Amino acid sequence: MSMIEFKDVEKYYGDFHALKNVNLEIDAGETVVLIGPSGSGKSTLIRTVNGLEEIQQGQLLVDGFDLHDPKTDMNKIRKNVGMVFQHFNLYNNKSAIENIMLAPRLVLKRDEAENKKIAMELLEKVGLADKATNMPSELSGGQKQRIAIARSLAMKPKALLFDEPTSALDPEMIGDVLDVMRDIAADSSMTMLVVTHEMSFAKAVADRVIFMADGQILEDSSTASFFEKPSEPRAQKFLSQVANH
Ligand SMILES: Nc1ncnc2c1ncn2[C@@H]1O[C@H](COP(=O)(O)OP(=O)(O)OP(=O)(O)O)[C@@H](O)[C@H]1O
Repeated sequence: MSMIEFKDVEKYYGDFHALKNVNLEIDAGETVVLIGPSGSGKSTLIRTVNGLEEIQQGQLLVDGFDLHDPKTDMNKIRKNVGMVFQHFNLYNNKSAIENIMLAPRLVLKRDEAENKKIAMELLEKVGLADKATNMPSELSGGQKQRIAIARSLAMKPKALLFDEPTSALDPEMIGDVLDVMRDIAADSSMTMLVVTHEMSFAKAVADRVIFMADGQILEDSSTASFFEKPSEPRAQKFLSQVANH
C-alpha cells in the first residue's frame, strides 16, 4: 500500500512554479532519498507531505487521506508523519526528555509513567540516555538532532520526513545521526523520505533515489541503478559534483 502518493502535483509560491507535475508513489516501509541541486524544490516537496506547504493542483494522498479534502484532519496526518528539520527545532526552554514527552502528553494523552518509559527507551536508542535532563543549550548539534529524532519517534509515526538533517552539523557529528537514521530505516514498517546530500548514506540505506531539478522529478530509480549510472545527464553531473566535494 502506498503511504505517500503525489498525482500531477503543482505548487506555486506566488508566480514562482516550485513543483512541476510531480508524480511519486512511496510504499509503506520504503526508504527514499531525495537529492538535487539547491533550489530544485526538495524541501518544498517534503514539506507538502505534512501540510507545511499547500499544493495548488493535483492530488496528494498521505496514508490514504487526500490532503486537499477539507474533511482530512491535518492533526491526524501530523501524528502519523513526523518531521525532522535541518535546525532541529527543539524547545530550548525544555530538557531533552521533556522535548520528547511533550507531544505524546498533549496530543496522545499518553499516561505519564508510560510516556517517561518510552522517552527513556528512545534516549537509549539514540545513545543519549545520560543527557535526559540536559537543556538543548547544553547539547552539541548532533546530540540535538538525535533528540529531535527521538521526539519524532515518540509519536510512533508511520512515516518520517527528514529535511537535510545533517546539513547544519559539524562533520564529526554527522555519523552518529546517520547511524540512528540507518537503525530507523531497518525497521521494515517505517516509511522514510530523506532530503540529504550524504551520498554514502543514500547508497547504503535508500531503497530508491529521486533526483529533482527545477521543481521536476527527473529521475526515480532503484539505488543500485542510480549510483551505477543515472540515466539523466543532469543527475550524472550532480553526482559527479557532490562526489568531488
Ligand atoms: N516561501 C517561499 N516563497 C517563495 N519562494 C520560495 C519559498 N520557499 C522556497 N521558495 C523557492 O522555491 C524554490 C525551491 O526551494 P526549496 O527550498 O524547496 O529547494 P531545495 O531543493 O530544498 O533547496 P536547498 O537544497 O537549497 O535547500 C527556490 O527557488 C526557492 O527560492
